[in-house]
Amino acid sequence: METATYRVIGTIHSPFTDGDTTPIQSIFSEAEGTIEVSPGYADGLEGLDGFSHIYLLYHFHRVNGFSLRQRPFADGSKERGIFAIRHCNRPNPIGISLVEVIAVEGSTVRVRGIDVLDGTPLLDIKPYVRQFDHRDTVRSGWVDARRIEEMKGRSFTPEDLREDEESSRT
Ligand SMILES: C[S@@+](CC[C@H](N)C(=O)[O-])C[C@H]1O[C@@H](n2cnc3c(N)ncnc32)[C@H](O)[C@@H]1O
Repeated sequence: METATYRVIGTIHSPFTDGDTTPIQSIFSEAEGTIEVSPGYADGLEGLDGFSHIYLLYHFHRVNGFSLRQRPFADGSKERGIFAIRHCNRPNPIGISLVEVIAVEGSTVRVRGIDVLDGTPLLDIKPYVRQFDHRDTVRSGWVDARRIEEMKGRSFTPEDLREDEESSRT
């Protein structure tokens, strides 16, 4: 099977050390984080201070395995295909977050709206470009049936999942 390897270009620091209490998406997070870009890649930050928002691409380093069907955190009513949701247990555990830039200071980028664990390995940074990335008319599958207020918290907890597993065994 074909594989690809990537360079880790830095580390994402956040206030979160427990996955169960980390925001499920950056849109629901006011938390600030710092992106420490490794010295060998810091020159690539030139010009980034002109952008209000950036995409962070990173490795979900604390996941164990994957499943092609998962219940999304934002709607635990039903399992859905992993490529139709944003769950971290994916064949390639790559995450993406759109965050606001507070400041670029040397090899450090301070951001707001972080939804990842402290110490997450950074794979890439890309600027959010309204002219490239914005679409006026979109469909968002199962998410369209959910109200934004309902999705701020997790719709189920790890404890709920354990209870479901136990009851399906009995
Ligand atoms: C649902 S994922 C979505 C993240 C990202 N915005 C995306 O769409 O790819 C967010 C959750 O992933 C988990 N998570 C965050 N950082 C992680 C890491 N480094 N390793 C494992 N799980 C992580 C936390 O439970 C967090 O609430």
